[in-house]
Amino acid sequence: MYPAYWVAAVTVVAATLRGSPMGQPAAITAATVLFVAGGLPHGAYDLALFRRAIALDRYGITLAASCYVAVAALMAIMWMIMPLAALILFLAVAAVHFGEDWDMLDEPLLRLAAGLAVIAAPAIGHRADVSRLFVAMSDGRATFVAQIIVAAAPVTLMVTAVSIGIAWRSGNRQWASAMALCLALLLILPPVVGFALFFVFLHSPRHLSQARATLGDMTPAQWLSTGVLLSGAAIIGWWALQGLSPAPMAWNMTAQAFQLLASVAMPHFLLSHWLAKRLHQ
Ligand SMILES: CC1=C(/C=C/C(C)=C/C=C/C(C)=C/C=O)C(C)(C)CCC1
Ligand SMILES: [Fe+2]
Repeated sequence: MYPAYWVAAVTVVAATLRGSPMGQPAAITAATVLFVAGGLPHGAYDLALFRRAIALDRYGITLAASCYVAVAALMAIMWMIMPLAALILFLAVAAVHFGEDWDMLDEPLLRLAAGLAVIAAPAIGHRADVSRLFVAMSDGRATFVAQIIVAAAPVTLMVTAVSIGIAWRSGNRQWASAMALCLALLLILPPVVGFALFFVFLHSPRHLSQARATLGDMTPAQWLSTGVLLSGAAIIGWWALQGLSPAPMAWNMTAQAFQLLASVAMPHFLLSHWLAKRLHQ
């Protein structure tokens, strides 16, 4: 499992040891492009999965797709008119959603801590960078959000160390060791690089392999075009909404990429949460 993750992790560790400037703008831009191109498509199959879960007619699927787009658009508008609330909502949803990767943990609080650890590790390892990104996505009050996460980080990470032990002993050794290394790298590497590694090589592949298994009757061409077209539509939709905004945001590519991700993450979270619950019934 996760062979690409190990290759990617070894590559960034080797690059760091060789003294490659991973915190430079070029590396951050590359990591941003990577997490958008490699991470965004994992939500592209949500509606196809939904259609599979409850047999929908044409009308039903149009309605579901409209709701999906509406929730994402509401979140995008929220970034424009109440960015602090949007940031807090985004981080809370992300912690729950990343916690769902830990399905071997029975205790919801342990899953939540493990999801939060992905945010807490870069926040405590690179306080200034994370704070600056939060402010770029929101406003000056976001430094306070970063401070709260830093304060919660030690407990979050210690609890997650215990969860890694539980995962290991329950036979999920690949996941336990992959996450142990990933959290260490999230602490050490520049935040966007560490996040890209987690998001593209650990979180997304879990969704993608589950989706591929469920949607086995899609041809490779259908599968690829769904991923490319819907991800592209999300990026274009984001740009279009930006253009309509009365007060356009300052241009910070990484901050905008996270805001786009957050916008599509809302319906993605609601749908995948619902699907996972249905599956475990
Ligand atoms: C903004 C930001 C961070 C948080 C990113 C999050 C929370 C992403 C969530 C994505 C989701 C929920 C995708 C769904 O599939 C980090 C990593 C602390 C690094 C600094 C900047
Ligand atoms: Fe996801």
